[in-house]
This record gives sequence, C-alpha cells and structure tokens, in this order.
Amino acid sequence: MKKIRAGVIGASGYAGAELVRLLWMHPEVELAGINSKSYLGQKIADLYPSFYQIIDLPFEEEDSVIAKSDVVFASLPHGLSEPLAKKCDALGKVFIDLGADFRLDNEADYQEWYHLQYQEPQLHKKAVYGLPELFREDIKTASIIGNPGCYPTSIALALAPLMKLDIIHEQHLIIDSKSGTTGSGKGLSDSTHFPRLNESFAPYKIGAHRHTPEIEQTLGKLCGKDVSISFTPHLLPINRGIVSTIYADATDEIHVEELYAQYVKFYANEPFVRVLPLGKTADLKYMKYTNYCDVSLHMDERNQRIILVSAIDNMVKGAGGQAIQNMNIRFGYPETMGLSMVPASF
Ligand SMILES: NC(=O)C1=CN([C@@H]2O[C@H](COP(=O)(O)OP(=O)(O)OC[C@H]3O[C@@H](n4cnc5c(N)ncnc54)[C@H](OP(=O)(O)O)[C@@H]3O)[C@@H](O)[C@H]2O)C=CC1
Ligand SMILES: CC(=O)N[C@@H](CCC(=O)OP(=O)(O)O)C(=O)O
Repeated sequence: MKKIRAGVIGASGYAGAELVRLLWMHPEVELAGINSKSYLGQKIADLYPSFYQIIDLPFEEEDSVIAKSDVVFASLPHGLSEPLAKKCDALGKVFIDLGADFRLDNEADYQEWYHLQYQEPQLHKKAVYGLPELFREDIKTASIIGNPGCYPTSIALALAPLMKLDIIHEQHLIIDSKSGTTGSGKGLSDSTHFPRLNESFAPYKIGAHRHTPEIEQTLGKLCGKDVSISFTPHLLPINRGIVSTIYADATDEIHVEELYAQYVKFYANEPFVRVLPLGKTADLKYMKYTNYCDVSLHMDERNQRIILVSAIDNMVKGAGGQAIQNMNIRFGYPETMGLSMVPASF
C-alpha cells in the first residue's frame, strides 16, 4: 500500500517539531514537507539538533508543503488555520489542526474566549472534534479535524465515564491542572524565563482560561446537560506533562469499587487510556514521550466527593500523538500505528 504523504505547517514550533519526530517513526507515513516562515530554507536539524543525521528536510513555503501532501497538519497560533483548511479542502486533502480554530461548535464561544471571528464559517460545518476515544465515528470520514487542547484532553478522558453515569452535580466540577512549560510554546516570556520559573509553581488565568468552553462543550455532550466548571491551570517548572486533579460531588452514596468497574469497562478497548488499579495515582513519571493518558480514581468518603487524577504528555497525547491517532483513524490504519511507545520508568 502507498504511504500517506504528510506535511506539517508550523514545524519550527514545539508542537510541530514533536509531530515531525513522531511522523518520522510512523511506518506508513512519508514526511513530504515541513514549513516555517522564519526559518525558510534552513534545515530542521539546524534548529533541533536531535534530528541531525536523521531528518534532513528544509523548511518550505506553505503552498509547496500542501501540494505534496495527502494530509496537512497545522501547528500555528490561533486564528491562522482557516485559510490553510480552505486550500486543503479545495484540493481534497485532509486537514488536521493542532490549534483551536476548529475545536468549538459555537462561534460566539470562539469570539468570547479567543477574541477572533470565523473568516470561513462554512468550513466549520465540515470540522469534527478529534478526541478519538469519544468521537471516533465522526473522525473516520472528516476532511477537517480539530485536534483537542492539551488540558481538555486530560480532563475529558478522566471524566468521560463519570459524565455518562448521571451520578454527580454537573454544575459543581472543580478542576486543577498543572502543565510543563512546553505547553506555552517556544516563544520566550517572563513566566517561562528560567530564573522566574525555576523553583516556582503558581496558577495562572484562574477561572478564565480559554480551554474552559472547550472542556464544558465535551462534558456537556457526554451527559446531555449544561456543565459548569471552575478550571485553574498551573505552570510547573518542568518541560513536559500535564496532571489534572478533578473534584466531582456525588448526588448519592458511591462505592469506589463499583465506579472503578465502570471505568475499566468504559475503556476496555481503548489502547491509550490506562485506568490504574485502585490505590495507585496517575503520575507524570510513567507516561512521558508516549500517547497514553493515565487515569486514577479516588474517593473522599467524608464528603461523598469523587477525585480523579489524569496524566498525559502534553506534546504527545496533548498534541502530536493525538493528531497521528486521528490520522490513523481517518486513513484506516490501526489506531496505534506509529504510537506504540513504552513509557520509561525513570
Ligand atoms: N505546546 C503544546 O503543548 C500544545 C500546542 N498546541 C497548539 O499548537 C499550536 C502551536 O503551538 P506551539 O508549537 O506550542 O507554539 P510555538 O510558539 O512553539 O510555535 C508556533 C509555530 O507557529 C509559527 N508561526 C508563528 N506565528 C506565525 C505567523 N504569524 N504566521 C505563520 N506561522 C507562524 C511558528 O513558525 P515560524 O515563526 O518559524 O514561521 C512556529 O512554527 C498552537 O495553536 C497551540 O495551541 C496544542 C496542544 C498542545
Ligand atoms: C503551559 C501553557 O501555557 N499552556 C497553554 C495551553 C497549552 C496549549 O497549547 O493549548 P492549545 O492547544 O489550546 O494552545 C496555555 O495555557 O495557554
């Protein structure tokens, strides 16, 4: 069978470069072209020496990359993907966006949280939300796939079985997430500058992070009701990984063993979600550089409060790995192809 020709727009950024690394290892992908405006003509190995003597590709113009590709991934700042999606759509190419431009169903939410307007509203009717474990059937035939945000991935996968059981107060969800700094991209900022970040740990955008409507949208679809969350992200002084801790108040008495059995059943056929045995806690140590999402269940018995912990690698399950999982589904390859990494233990 012919390999899929894949192109990456925005390959000079962290998420784009991680996608390049993963696509290179996929047995059925030919990395057809990579793009950057700032580094046009330079080799990716000059920017990321880990690719030296392995990936010998230069950065090219967007149109040249699109022309060579069957599937085009975009990994750009928000608001830049619609013109690319339009070109790909006209040429019959599959478009997978790692940014947020195709994640939200309602333009009003996009305007409110991203302060941007849709330039091509008709394209959004063709777009699907690319969280494979929950929306696999939509992804199989989609021409435009909006890869989920990193925090929303870690949160939706932890909560999905619970949202379907109708046993919690959906208006009282409290979520704390902690992310490594690759989540904020390669640009320098005061908050990611080494002396500022090192030996520090703090929340940011408290109750006001732009992932809030995306998380509520997915959880609402799962339970069929309006969902309201209080979401607070934190910045960890490490490179990669996200841990989310989620507090859900039960409406009735809950037995954690029964809930655990429901979780195991829900994810029984999902290769990338690991429901940890009761008594274990999801931990960044054990899934870095892989596409796994680890979920652990805990019970605050005194308050009848369910506490969930999830852990993902923001660069893999939170970005490039999930994008490849979507590509595999869309092109009919086994979902795990190119993504069967075993996590390191130390
Ligand atoms: N980092 C993460 O953990 C995750 C990131 N994402 C999403 O992936 C996308 C990229 O993020 P990330 O890699 O972290 O960011 P980076 O800042 O590391 O990279 C941004 C990329 O966009 C390109 N770019 C920037 N401005 C423009 C412009 N005006 N026109 C064209 N290209 C531009 C840059 O290329 P150049 O300047 O070389 O042209 C670079 O390749 C974002 O939408 C982000 O939300 C999604 C999930 C997780
Ligand atoms: C640590 C950090 O800064 N994280 C980023 C989100 C990560 C991400 O890339 O999310 P998107 O795909 O929606 O851009 C932030 O809080 O803006």
